[in-house]
Amino acid sequence: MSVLGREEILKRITVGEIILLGKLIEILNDRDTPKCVSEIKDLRRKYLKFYLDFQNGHLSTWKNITRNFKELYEEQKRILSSHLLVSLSNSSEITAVKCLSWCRSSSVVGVSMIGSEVDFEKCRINLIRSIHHEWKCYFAKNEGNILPECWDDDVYRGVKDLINDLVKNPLQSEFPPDSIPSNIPSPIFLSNFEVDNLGMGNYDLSLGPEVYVTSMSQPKWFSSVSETASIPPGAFALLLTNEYILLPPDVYGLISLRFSHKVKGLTNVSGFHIDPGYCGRILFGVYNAGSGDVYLEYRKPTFVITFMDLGNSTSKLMGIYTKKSYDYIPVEYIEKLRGDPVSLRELDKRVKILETITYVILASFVLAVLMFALQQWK
Ligand SMILES: Nc1ccn([C@H]2C[C@H](O)[C@@H](COP(=O)(O)OP(=O)(O)OP(=O)(O)O)O2)c(=O)n1
Repeated sequence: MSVLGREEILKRITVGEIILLGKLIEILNDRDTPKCVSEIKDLRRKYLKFYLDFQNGHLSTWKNITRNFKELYEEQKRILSSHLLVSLSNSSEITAVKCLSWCRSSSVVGVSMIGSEVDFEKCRINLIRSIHHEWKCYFAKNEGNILPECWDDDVYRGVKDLINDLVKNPLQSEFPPDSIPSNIPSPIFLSNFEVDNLGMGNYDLSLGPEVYVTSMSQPKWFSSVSETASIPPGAFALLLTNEYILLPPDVYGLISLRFSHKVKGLTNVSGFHIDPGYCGRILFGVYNAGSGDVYLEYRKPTFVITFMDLGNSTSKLMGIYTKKSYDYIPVEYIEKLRGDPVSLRELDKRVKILETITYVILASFVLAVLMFALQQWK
């Protein structure tokens, strides 16, 4: 098991983006939408070229790599958003209308963004979910009847097929065979990806659209980027990531809070790992053990994830996680947690008040006894 470095993470994210574009092309082709498809195919070709250059070491510096990736990602945003937005103003543009209605048909909850960004990220989340759905069906179908010697072929076929169909085949049809790497890593899917949030061996995840602090009666939904939520001392809070994540079977995630929040007294009490195959937002339970309010800002890097490459064959026995995942904060968690904060500081204050009351009563009692004794003596 080894930690994925930033280059390896970005390569896997790139493979993920290529797969997402391939899926979109498949869906739009089904719907007979050639104009939209030709632009997206063109973009995919640029992503494939970027992947080859990156993998073959032709992009010399990290700055160069990230600049190239950012340009592609921005272009992707622009192309998809413009197709989606055109449909709003031009109803005769059947391509965009279909594209938009498909993207909007989802039940993605908790996306609190504006205009084109909503459609762009919704579209990506939908695609990520459809891939996850395929994997789940694949693994469910194969569960229980896989021979140990077939792990590699069977358990991984769902992912391998995806890589072969949507990455290797387009690479082979567009680029010289000797430039194509023999081993393409499995993809990491992340919505709202920001290349600047990549660390040397981790990725900073941002605060999502919904926050629940135990002192509140209802969860808070952010509506604009600069909004904050405060967690008072002694309060417990549930926080969601802005990113929607899907991990492949050979990648395991370790999650934590960023040090800049920990140092204020915020502690992560909700568990520390993301299973291969997990698909959703990540839900954090945190406790403010510090002495002051901790402020968290919507869509600002708040958490951190480290990706572990499971790599070897024994780890492949793990399969993928197929149980619950989070789109929003579950109501039952809110009901269980609601209540007043109990902080050490608050308790200290209350003990001090009790001490003062006790001293006053004691002093009054001693004074009364003294006065009584004085009267008797007279
Ligand atoms: N802070 C966390 C910890 C975990 N998870 C997600 C990712 C994990 O892959 C999944 C399951 O984690 P656990 O196995 O620790 O959780 P449970 O044991 O409660 O769930 P299950 O019974 O589904 O395994 O939940 C999350 O969103 N936020």
